[in-house]
Amino acid sequence: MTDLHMTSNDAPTDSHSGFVAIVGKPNVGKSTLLNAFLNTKVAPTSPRPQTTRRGVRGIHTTDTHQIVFVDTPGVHKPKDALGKYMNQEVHAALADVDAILWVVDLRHPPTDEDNMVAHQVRDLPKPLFLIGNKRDVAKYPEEAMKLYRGLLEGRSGDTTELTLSAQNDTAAVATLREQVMDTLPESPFFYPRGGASDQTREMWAAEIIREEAMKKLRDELPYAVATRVTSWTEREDGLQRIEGEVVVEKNAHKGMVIGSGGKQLKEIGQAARKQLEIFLNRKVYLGLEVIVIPGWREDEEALRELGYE
Ligand SMILES: Nc1nc2c(ncn2[C@@H]2O[C@H](COP(=O)(O)OP(=O)(O)OP(=O)(O)O)[C@@H](O)[C@H]2O)c(=O)[nH]1
Repeated sequence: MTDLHMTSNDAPTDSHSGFVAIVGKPNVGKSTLLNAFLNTKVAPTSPRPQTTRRGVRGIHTTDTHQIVFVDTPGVHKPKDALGKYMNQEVHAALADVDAILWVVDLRHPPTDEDNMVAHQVRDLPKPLFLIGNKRDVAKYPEEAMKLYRGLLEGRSGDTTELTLSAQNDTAAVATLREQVMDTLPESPFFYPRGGASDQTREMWAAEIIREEAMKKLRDELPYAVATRVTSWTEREDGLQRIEGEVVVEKNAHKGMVIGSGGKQLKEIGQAARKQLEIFLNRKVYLGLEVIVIPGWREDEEALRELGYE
């Protein structure tokens, strides 16, 4: 089933492609840097199945390279067992990317939170970029950088250092992006380039909703969920209104998808909406309903209706 919504891979044979995380404590300029990296609007085409591992925040594609910027949970000081668990999650997420960009604020010396991030990234054997941001307003950028560098002492992997202003320094951001691309492994693109796709936008959106549903329901209902988009309207104020259905096989499954008080369906909807907004580059309203089509997986007509031809 996962293959049904795959689009052809249109990357050149010698392409390089990979996942990159931007980490750092709050307010250092991670989002500003990400926005500065992304000069391309991503057309609504379907991701390849591998990309379900986590939220994609944006993609930069050239003729030969593709950087997929991904979300990682925030790093913070563990106050309790939950905090500790969250930091383990960060560690697992970072272990799964191809390169890490650690952003620090050059206006200030490192804090405990920076130390936490350093601790998370120091021993990972993958390309690391230490990015001193807000150089335009830093009084002692070199001194600050020295202190941040010190937090990585003893690291054995590749570290690239640079200082810049994510907000104003277009040339430095472009150079950094080139450097990041140079570290990516040889691999086909994870997302098709541009708009080349044989999918309709409804099929594409349905697949994103299905991926988010599968992530949330992984342990409960593997493979018994299909999705379809029933309405797609662009409002005059720019809002994209999408209505969709999550299809299950049995009445008993309906409640499992909806969750207590509708919580689970709401979470699926929110996660899918975020992805849709990134790709469509506009605000999205997503309405989801759960419906039952008994035994849809065995029913050819139902399969056709759900787009599995
Ligand atoms: N002067 C200056 N300000 C910057 C620069 N980069 C980011 N900022 C500002 O720093 C503030 C925080 O930037 P964000 O990009 O939201 O930081 P963030 O790390 O994504 O923050 P969280 O989402 O809280 O983790 C914003 O007010 C930005 O405008 C820079 O290069 N120079």
